[in-house]
Amino acid sequence: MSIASQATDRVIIFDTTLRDGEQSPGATLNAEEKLAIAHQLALLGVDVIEAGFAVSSPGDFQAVKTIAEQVGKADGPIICSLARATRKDIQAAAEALQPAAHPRIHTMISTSDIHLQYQLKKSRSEVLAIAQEMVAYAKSFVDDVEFSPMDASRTDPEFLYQVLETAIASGATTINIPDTVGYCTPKEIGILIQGIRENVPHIDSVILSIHTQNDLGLATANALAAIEHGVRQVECTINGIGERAGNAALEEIVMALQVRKHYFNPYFGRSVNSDVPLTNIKTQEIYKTSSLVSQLTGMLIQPNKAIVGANAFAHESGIHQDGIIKHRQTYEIMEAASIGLPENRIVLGKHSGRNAFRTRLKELGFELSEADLNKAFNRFKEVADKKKEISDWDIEALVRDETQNQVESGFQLEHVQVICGDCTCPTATITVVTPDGKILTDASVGTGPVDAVYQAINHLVQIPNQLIEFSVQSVTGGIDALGTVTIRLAYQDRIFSGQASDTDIVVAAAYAHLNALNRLYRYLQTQKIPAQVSE
Ligand SMILES: CC(=O)SCCNC(=O)CCNC(=O)[C@H](O)C(C)(C)COP(=O)(O)OP(=O)(O)OC[C@H]1O[C@@H](n2cnc3c(N)ncnc32)[C@H](O)[C@@H]1OP(=O)(O)O
Ligand SMILES: CC(C)C(=O)C(=O)O
Ligand SMILES: [Mg+2]
Repeated sequence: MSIASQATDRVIIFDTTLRDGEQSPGATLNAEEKLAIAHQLALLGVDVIEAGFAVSSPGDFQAVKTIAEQVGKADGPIICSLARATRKDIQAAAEALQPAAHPRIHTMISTSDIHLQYQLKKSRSEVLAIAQEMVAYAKSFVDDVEFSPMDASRTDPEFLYQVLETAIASGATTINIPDTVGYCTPKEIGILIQGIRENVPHIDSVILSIHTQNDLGLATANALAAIEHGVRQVECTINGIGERAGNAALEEIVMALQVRKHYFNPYFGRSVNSDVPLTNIKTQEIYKTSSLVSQLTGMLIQPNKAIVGANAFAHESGIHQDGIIKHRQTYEIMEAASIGLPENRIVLGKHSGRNAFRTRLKELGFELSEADLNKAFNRFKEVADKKKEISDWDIEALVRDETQNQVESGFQLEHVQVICGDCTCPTATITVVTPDGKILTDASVGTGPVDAVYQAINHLVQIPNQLIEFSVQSVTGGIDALGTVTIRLAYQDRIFSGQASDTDIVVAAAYAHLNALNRLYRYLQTQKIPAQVSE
């Protein structure tokens, strides 16, 4: 059964974290990281995973193929690849998607005059012919074909209707309307969708989809407005990452549909009070997915980010706290538990044992192997010696450090020591173990302690790189808080990120730098470029 005939009584969640999300400057993911995110997206319950743009690089082709093989099972989500409206792109998408039980080719071509004139240098009639031919070509490989008229919101409506009619006649099963440059307001999106529904023959035989960008901060509002006007698929990303200012955030769309279901129900022909969810998303997996994506892309989440920001469920002011204590709903429209953040029932500290630690991890959604659990527990005890109370945020940072942040092969940090002060030249002494087991030590001076650490590690590891971003985020409040350091390094035209947490931010910086360098080291290995190690 095609998806068009399945699901118009709910919203199909099309996740494009691994395609548009990965277009966020600096958020490049390798195939292994993409696979880890795809597995988590499947657990989250997304209907479609846009796994990449197969033709764009051999690495992305492989990532789409591996996700198709390992996540695109019969009972799993649809796996999709983007393709320009060219034979080469469509062939690459079809080949990479071959192992998927439910493959989808998403082909697109610009339709606005500004894109036609300056980018494609083609006439309207040429674009119309290309759309017709390429949708039919995609259809020769798979049943499920999505078509996007790029820059739809700035396209002459009459021409847009014509292109969409042609795409449907050629076999498209989903028609996606992109507000490519994030230009529309919610009211305009409503008018655009209504116009399409009223003027495109057979539009009701396909799934109508919306793709919003966040240039004016309106991506979520625009997507919700489109839903009110009959759209039944939303394209979105975890944490709203994506090209420029990003895309509509999955967690915002899903929680808006969940928390305000009584408002949205009538748009789905349901009775106002129906409690049947409007998406298939397991909302309790949202927080974990958000953390994983932030971790692997190196894109930090702003504390006041809706749904998943550190402050989203925090109450600071007395009047609010008083209200919450008396009756939670005075200042909360949803519970932290609904996105997978449990209430803090057991206080963990230096006297806690493995059982309490394991139980808390389970509640936070982490299932660790015995070996990973032991590593994380040892780190927990070290931190508990320095910090009075360990919060869920601390535990999560530690576990991510011990499991997701560690790049298996590469250099290991053995020792870091820093001397600094107002009358001293900041000096770092670093010891690392090389991939082939040599123990190397070096000392360097820098403009500050972090710079000294950076110089000393670079001197030992000898991999050319440029530090383009260094940021520190406090995991919780207080003087004894864990700090998470994010580092981004550039090597030629590629960017590699690393993250680490510690109560000492200089130590966290050393680990984060080495984690980023290890990603770069592995990349050099795949390119067969030798890394020189100082003797
Ligand atoms: C709105 C969006 O998010 S669209 C998706 C954007 N994502 C990306 O671009 C990421 C991946 N992209 C890439 O890796 C590369 O751009 C590639 C592999 C796709 C193409 O690389 P190149 O062949 O070197 O082309 P380049 O990127 O310089 O220019 C794009 C070309 O595609 C053409 N093009 C753009 N969109 C389309 C389309 N939908 N259908 C057909 N051709 C298109 C452009 O006109 C240009 O052609 P030209 O070189 O004849 O002028
Ligand atoms: C490829 C399309 C859907 C896109 O990302 C956009 O137009 O923003
Ligand atoms: Mg986009």
